[in-house]
Amino acid sequence: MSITNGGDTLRIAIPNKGSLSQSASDMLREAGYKQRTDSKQLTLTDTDNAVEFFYLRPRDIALYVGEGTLDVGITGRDLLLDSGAKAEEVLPLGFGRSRFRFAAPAGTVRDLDGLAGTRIATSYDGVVRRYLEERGIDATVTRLDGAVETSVQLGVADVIADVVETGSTLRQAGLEVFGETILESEAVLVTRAGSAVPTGFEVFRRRLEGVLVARSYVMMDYDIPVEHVERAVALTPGIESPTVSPLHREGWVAVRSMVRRDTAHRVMDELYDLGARGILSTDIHAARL
Ligand SMILES: Nc1ncnc2c1ncn2[C@@H]1O[C@H](COP(=O)(O)OP(=O)(O)OP(=O)(O)O)[C@@H](O)[C@H]1O
Ligand SMILES: O=P(O)(O)OC[C@H]1O[C@H](OP(=O)(O)OP(=O)(O)O)[C@H](O)[C@@H]1O
Ligand SMILES: [Mg+2]
Repeated sequence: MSITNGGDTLRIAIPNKGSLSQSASDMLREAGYKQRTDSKQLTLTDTDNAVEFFYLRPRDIALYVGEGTLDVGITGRDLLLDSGAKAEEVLPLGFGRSRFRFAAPAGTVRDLDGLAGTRIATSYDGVVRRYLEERGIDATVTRLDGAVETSVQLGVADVIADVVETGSTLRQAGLEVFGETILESEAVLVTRAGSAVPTGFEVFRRRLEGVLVARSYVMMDYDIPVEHVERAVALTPGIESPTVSPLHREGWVAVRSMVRRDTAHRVMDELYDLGARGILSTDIHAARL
């Protein structure tokens, strides 16, 4: 890939509004980057970190990155796939999770076989057309910008294909999902497909990975009689290997290890049962693995 910005500044596209915008900014702030304070601001240069942020519609982000105009972007996996842009997912970011599903009024269309000949409304026509094509289903796809659920009630479509998070919008519209989940989406980091790594990208990626680790792990410390240490470290193997340090108290050691946050309380209970004491779990603020 040619360096399009002619310098060493990494040019990053991030959502300016919508479901992903706030979480993307929060994550970048946690990774040590400057973020805008005014939601109308279009760009922001963080000179200390040699990056420049462009606040764009999430739907357009894969296109800018695919064209090489911008080096890297944060968008939804569903939007990336829908765009058909030459951009590729390099890191899932763990927020903005949703499922993309077909739905219809209760008791009308119940499965994929029932889709043939229907009118399907969606904002993701690229994803839907490909899905139908791969399965040889012949249906009419209409692209709408939003509020897709209402199109059925208004007689514009028989079926919708849309983002489902809690399912409350579907319920309100009297629609029920059917068929398998078309795709599972979340916010993802994208770069231009098949291109050389842009200057500064590895640092940027490592910082975001650091945030993911800090969010999903805690640091656990405990003291344990030396005869139980093998069983204890089997419970807390950490990412590399736990640190085991001598204690002044004869026959005891101190152990420090990273533990997945969602298992931390269960692990603490099990460590206690093994004879560990002084078991502490603390948040990790930043990490580079
Ligand atoms: N509840 C949700 N509604 C819509 N999109 C969601 C939701 N949860 C996660 N997402 C993800 O957000 C992205 C959609 O971005 P978009 O900017 O269209 O959000 P939006 O909330 O629909 O905003 P807007 O409707 O104002 O354009 C997709 O990747 C989608 O999977
Ligand atoms: O399952 P739920 O939690 O109800 O969320 C899903 C709904 O949220 C989004 O709509 P949005 O508010 O973005 O409006 P839009 O359709 O105009 O984009 C999406 O398009 C669904 O309609
Ligand atoms: Mg929307």
